[in-house]
Amino acid sequence: MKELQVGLIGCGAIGRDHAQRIQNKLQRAKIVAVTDVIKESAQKVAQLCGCKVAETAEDIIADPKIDAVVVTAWDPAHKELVLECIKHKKFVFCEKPLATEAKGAKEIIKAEMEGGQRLVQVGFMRRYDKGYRQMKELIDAGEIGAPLLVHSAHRNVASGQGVTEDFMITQTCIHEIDLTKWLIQDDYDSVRCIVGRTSKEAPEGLRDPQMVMIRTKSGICIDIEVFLNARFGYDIQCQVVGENGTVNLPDPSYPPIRKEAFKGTSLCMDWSVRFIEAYDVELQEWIDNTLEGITSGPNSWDGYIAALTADLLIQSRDEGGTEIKLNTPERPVFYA
Ligand SMILES: NC(=O)C1=CN([C@@H]2O[C@H](COP(=O)(O)OP(=O)(O)OC[C@H]3O[C@@H](n4cnc5c(N)ncnc54)[C@H](O)[C@@H]3O)[C@@H](O)[C@H]2O)C=CC1
Ligand SMILES: O=C1[C@H](O)[C@H](O)[C@@H](O)[C@H](O)[C@H]1O
Repeated sequence: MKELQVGLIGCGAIGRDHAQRIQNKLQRAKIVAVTDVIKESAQKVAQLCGCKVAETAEDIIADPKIDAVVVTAWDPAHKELVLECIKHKKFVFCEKPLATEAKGAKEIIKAEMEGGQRLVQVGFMRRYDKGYRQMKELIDAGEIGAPLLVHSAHRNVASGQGVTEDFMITQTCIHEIDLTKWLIQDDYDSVRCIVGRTSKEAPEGLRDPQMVMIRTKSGICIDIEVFLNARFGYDIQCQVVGENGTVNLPDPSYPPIRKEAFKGTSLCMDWSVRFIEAYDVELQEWIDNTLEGITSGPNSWDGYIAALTADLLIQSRDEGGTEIKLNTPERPVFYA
């Protein structure tokens, strides 16, 4: 059975996780080379995976012995790396976001369509999460009637230094921007982003939380709380309100404990734990499809629409929270 020879670019937090996941857990693929602009990071992951360190990303992408590429570099590097993969006709799994702005994603779409073959999968892994899939099944089956409202919260424990207000939308909220469209199967019509009182836990100069509101073409109203310094846990919430009822994203389950007059459960504190199965499912599907020479799952068009939505949310926030129409272009047949 052929084994997919994978090169990985970006050996930070998720690059290390994905490299080990592919090497030690998933089937029919192996990591043969890794690289990072910080050589020590690449060396650490190469040691963990028993593979070589490539000098540059180009060395990985141009290597004829490498079938496919995983991009886990930081957001601003995604566009150029994906374009290079398309130039070399290499299948590529690019962690979200596809690009930090819509114009970058459009360049990718242009290159992919000119090349005549879909090569890109975007790492919107919430679509592979069991809880979200259970929600979608119930909604699609009409269990709660027509969706009317969606309430979401994306809460991190701490943002760390260097995170910007734009990153809160393009890197963090981008999950809900992609996921919600997929969950309720409706396109976006207009967007708003407002900021109110900032938590004292936020770093100086970062207005946190931010509040996103999106109205869909059929009038469904979506609100998304993006709160990077929630402190109490890594807390992802989603509730869809329909005409006949509601459905919630199940919380991860931990055993309830009772001690010293206390009863309760612990909370998840980290994204890598909260969605560990979803990462496995999305990457195994990517491996299987790539071995067949096909792509499925979130593609460059999904990455573009998410980036376009994020651009307009940032514009709305910077204009004081105005409602901005999102004239979503028709999805090309190439990306059907
Ligand atoms: N799907 C998900 O739930 C998650 C996705 N991510 C995404 O994964 C990417 C990486 O995130 P983290 O691992 O948290 O960041 P990180 O900062 O820990 O790692 C990024 C690594 O990429 C390297 N790098 C940056 N530019 C590069 C280039 N041009 N060539 C080679 N290496 C380069 C950096 O030196 C760093 O080691 C981001 O795009 C982020 O949005 C991150 C966490 C979770
Ligand atoms: O993709 C991710 C993670 O899934 C976290 O939820 C976010 O908070 C983080 O910013 C982002 O990189």
